[in-house]
Amino acid sequence: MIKVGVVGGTGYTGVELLRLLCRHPDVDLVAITSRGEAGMAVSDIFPSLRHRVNLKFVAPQDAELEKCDAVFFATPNGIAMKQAAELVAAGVRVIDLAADFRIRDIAEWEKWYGMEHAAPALVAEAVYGLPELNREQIRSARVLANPGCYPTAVQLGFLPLIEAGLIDCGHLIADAKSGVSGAGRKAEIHTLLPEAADSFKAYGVAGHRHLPEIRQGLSRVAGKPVELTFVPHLTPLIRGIHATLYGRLLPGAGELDLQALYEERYAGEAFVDVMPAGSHPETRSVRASNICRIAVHRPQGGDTVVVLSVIDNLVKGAAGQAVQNLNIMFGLDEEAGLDIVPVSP
Ligand SMILES: NC(=O)C1=CN([C@@H]2O[C@H](COP(=O)(O)OP(=O)(O)OC[C@H]3O[C@@H](n4cnc5c(N)ncnc54)[C@H](OP(=O)(O)O)[C@@H]3O)[C@@H](O)[C@H]2O)C=CC1
Ligand SMILES: CC(=O)N[C@@H](CCC(=O)OP(=O)(O)O)C(=O)O
Repeated sequence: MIKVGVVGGTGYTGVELLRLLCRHPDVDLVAITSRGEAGMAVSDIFPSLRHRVNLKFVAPQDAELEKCDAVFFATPNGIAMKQAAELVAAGVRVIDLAADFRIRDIAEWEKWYGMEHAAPALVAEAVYGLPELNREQIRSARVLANPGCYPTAVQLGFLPLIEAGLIDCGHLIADAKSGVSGAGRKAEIHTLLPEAADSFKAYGVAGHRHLPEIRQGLSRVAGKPVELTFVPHLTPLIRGIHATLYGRLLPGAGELDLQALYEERYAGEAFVDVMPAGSHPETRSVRASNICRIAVHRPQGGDTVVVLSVIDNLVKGAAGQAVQNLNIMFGLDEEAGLDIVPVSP
């Protein structure tokens, strides 16, 4: 059994990790941290985990994380980077759900995240954990940068077109909507029910911190800098991301069968479902599951391609993808603990 610790077990992605890991056949949960709830039984705070997780929260400094085989950080940005080096030196493999190890250019990271990076050397060796792109490197990762939620939906949607060199990489557009759980469990005015319900708004149009992450990933695939307009929106959903992606086909590319391109690219991928031609995937169809559902369209047969990509931000956009990465890192069945039928309605 793989001994696993979770730092930040009271947050939305943390409790989602607990939901997935408590029924994982190869995982033994040994430490779950909280600063505020230390000493409390996990199932007293989260009755959904009664008879599944029989641990108490411990304070991060008392968690003996160095005794784990793997530690997930489900913490705000800037926490894992301070503790990862010590854990790695003790032979622990670190999976960070935050953004500390996602951006290779340290100056760029510091600009977007507004703090000094504490572990640049680990950024250089960290592996970006998008399995459908980086599976081989993930296997041996000591530090795993779990992708952001929007970047997962956007990159999976654009990948086949960019890998095949079919679209103009100078003018990509990602129009993405997220449920409110994307903002985390901490108290903030804009996530209060009366503020977020029955309303809909864009934010971060001038620049969102997921922009450099998406640009970095897609540029690597394209082999040249990619220009992207990324506009996130807050929707009155609890879970879910719906990304509508636009690209202009290059001359001659219109002859190709884009549906076949997508189906072939993701054939054999357990967690990417290319829907039948003409589909409109809905966030509900992936709720609580690790699946990304994608549909590719060419409206009126023109040269604009529209890709629809939906995920659950807390699962394929965070905790589920992190468990998928754990499975790959430890040579387990990639689907272990992740065989979940989406909840509907
Ligand atoms: N929500 C989402 O959809 C997604 C989130 N992410 C990323 O995952 C990370 C966690 O997000 P989310 O679960 O939403 O956040 P939450 O705000 O819901 O939870 C944060 C957790 O971190 C703990 N924590 C806060 N500060 C510290 C600290 N200094 N030391 C140790 N633990 C700390 C908190 O617990 P306590 O205060 O009890 O110690 C809490 O359990 C973030 O980096 C986020 O950006 C990534 C993809 C999607
Ligand atoms: C709705 C909402 O607020 N979403 C968050 C993004 C989700 C997130 O937690 O960001 P990471 O994936 O980088 O960790 C935001 O826009 O800041």
